[in-house]
Amino acid sequence: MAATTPGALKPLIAVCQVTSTPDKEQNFASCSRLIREAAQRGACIVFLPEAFDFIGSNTEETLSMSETLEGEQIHRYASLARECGIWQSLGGFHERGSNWESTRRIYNCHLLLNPQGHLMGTYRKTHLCDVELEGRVSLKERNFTNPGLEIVPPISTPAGKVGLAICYDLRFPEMSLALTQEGAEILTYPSAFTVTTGSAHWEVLLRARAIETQCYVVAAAQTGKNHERRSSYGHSMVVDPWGCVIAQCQEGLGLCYAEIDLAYLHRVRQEMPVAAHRRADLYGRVAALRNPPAP
Ligand SMILES: O=C(O)CNC(=O)[C@H](CS)NC(=O)CCC(=O)C(=O)O
Repeated sequence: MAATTPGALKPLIAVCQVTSTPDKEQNFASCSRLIREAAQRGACIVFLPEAFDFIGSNTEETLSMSETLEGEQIHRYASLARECGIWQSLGGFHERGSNWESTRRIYNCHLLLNPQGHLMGTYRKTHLCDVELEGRVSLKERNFTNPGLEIVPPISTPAGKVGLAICYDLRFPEMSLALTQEGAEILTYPSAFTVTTGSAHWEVLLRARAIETQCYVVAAAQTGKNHERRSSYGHSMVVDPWGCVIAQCQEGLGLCYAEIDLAYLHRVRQEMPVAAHRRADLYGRVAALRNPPAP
């Protein structure tokens, strides 16, 4: 097993941090520059944040700029994959699904492309972010997004088995446990966290998910001013299965890199086998909790 051979080359991953605006051309220029840089540096997979394609300044603009998976945007990323020979996690594409005509809402879709530009996985965000913190944060994702219907099984990549999630999903440990039970070694949370919630919760949540699941956690993030009324927290990072932050982006646009050491992951799991210690016989009532009635 290559992963356990001492001194074996460990796969390098790259995490992108960008400031998407309503300008799709400019966003593609920024992302493609970072992807090329990651490939040149030898990364086998590059992770882009939620809304890497654009952040609209209002609902109408967001809907009008959305595309299908067969559209121009994804074609360009598929060509880039072939040109650079790199895997891409495109974490949160504004997707017009097959029900666009009837719903006039989109999906927040996380795509995984292989170096041939083939779509190896799609996950549509299941936990939508509808949050109102008076005077500070107002997000109404449900106004323009349909919730995804399922969690998808982790996908094999040269860095390990990748479990797909998006941003606000990070707050639901049930999902990270489900993905881990399905074999995930790397959990991905491409995000566009607000500054208010990010400064309070971001790193704590990412490290908690890594410690609980004993997975690598990869979180590419939006940073800076996306438009007049929206700023993002940044702090893209990689956390190892022991909960240690092993890479983090600086302020502004950029990349950070980490080596994935699956032998280390298996050692952590072997030495502290929390998965085997789980008391599934006790959690039934909690796991089966329904949404409480509205106040
Ligand atoms: O709207 C788009 O174009 C892209 N999507 C987003 O920015 C999403 C939904 S509004 N943002 C979040 O989920 C922030 C979560 C967050 O900040 C938290 O959980 O604290």
